[in-house]
Amino acid sequence: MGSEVRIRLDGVGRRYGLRGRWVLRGVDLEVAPGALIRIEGANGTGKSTLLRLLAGLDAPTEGRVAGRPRTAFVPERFPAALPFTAAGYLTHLGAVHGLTRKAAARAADEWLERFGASGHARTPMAELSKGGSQKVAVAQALLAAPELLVLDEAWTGLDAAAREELERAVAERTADGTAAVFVDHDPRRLAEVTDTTYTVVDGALALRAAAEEAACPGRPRVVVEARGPAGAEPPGEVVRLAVSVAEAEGGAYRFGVTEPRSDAILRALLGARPPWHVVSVNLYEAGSL
Ligand SMILES: Nc1ncnc2c1ncn2[C@@H]1O[C@H](COP(=O)(O)OP(=O)(O)OP(=O)(O)O)[C@@H](O)[C@H]1O
Repeated sequence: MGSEVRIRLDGVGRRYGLRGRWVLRGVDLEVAPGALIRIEGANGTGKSTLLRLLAGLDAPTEGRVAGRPRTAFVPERFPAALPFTAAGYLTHLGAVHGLTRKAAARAADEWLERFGASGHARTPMAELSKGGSQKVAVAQALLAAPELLVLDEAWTGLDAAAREELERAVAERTADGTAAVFVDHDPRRLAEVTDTTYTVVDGALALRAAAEEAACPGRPRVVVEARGPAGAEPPGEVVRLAVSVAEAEGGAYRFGVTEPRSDAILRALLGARPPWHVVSVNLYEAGSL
């Protein structure tokens, strides 16, 4: 099922408007067949921008995108106001992807059933709930049997069963050679099967090594909650040391870090200019995060 077509970003930069700030700059990234890549970063750092470039829905301002595997994309917000029923839309797309109408209709039913949405098959897209239309968004991407799957917060709005099903489907596909790149606010999402995590920081991608990632679930984790000056993004050094970065209430951030690095992350927070205020430091046992 997998292909050898791999996508590569070479020195990619993107800014919006002639004098806009660079959202991304000098990004190099290669996505191999079967790779499962997580992209994380604080709000507004450019995660969706990067995913749209990977999906081919946007073009870089500078640099280039080489290779174009057959790509499917689940956007953060799916345009639900389409003149189709859920099953009609999926059947139509299946046909666009080269299936016969009969095979497309069968695939549409199968995916709707897998996501617990059979009851919505005849519902016009415009009348679907947020969760219902998200299920169709996910089904349309999987039905396309893509070589590259790009998922931007695809789990948001799905019920627990559908969230699990989507994790299963992505893990199955990547085991089968499909590459997948995803953004999700839940640090546990696909944590056990993710090959590489990149954090978008200052417009660039900071790599978190797979070995370190794999070593983390079995180890105690220190979670540092800290607050910076209003609107400030976490210092780059802190993001590089952290295993997970999540926004907390009131503009604070929660940084997960392996125990041996906890002193270094505190030093980086307190030594930032201007310094960050450390709200709390807690030790969690493996699996409790
Ligand atoms: N079409 C656009 N026109 C102008 N500015 C844009 C556009 N799309 C994104 N931006 C800006 O680019 C920056 C990065 O946005 P992007 O949506 O890629 O970030 P993100 O990391 O996905 O954010 P979030 O976590 O909030 O979804 C933001 O400052 C945003 O305002």
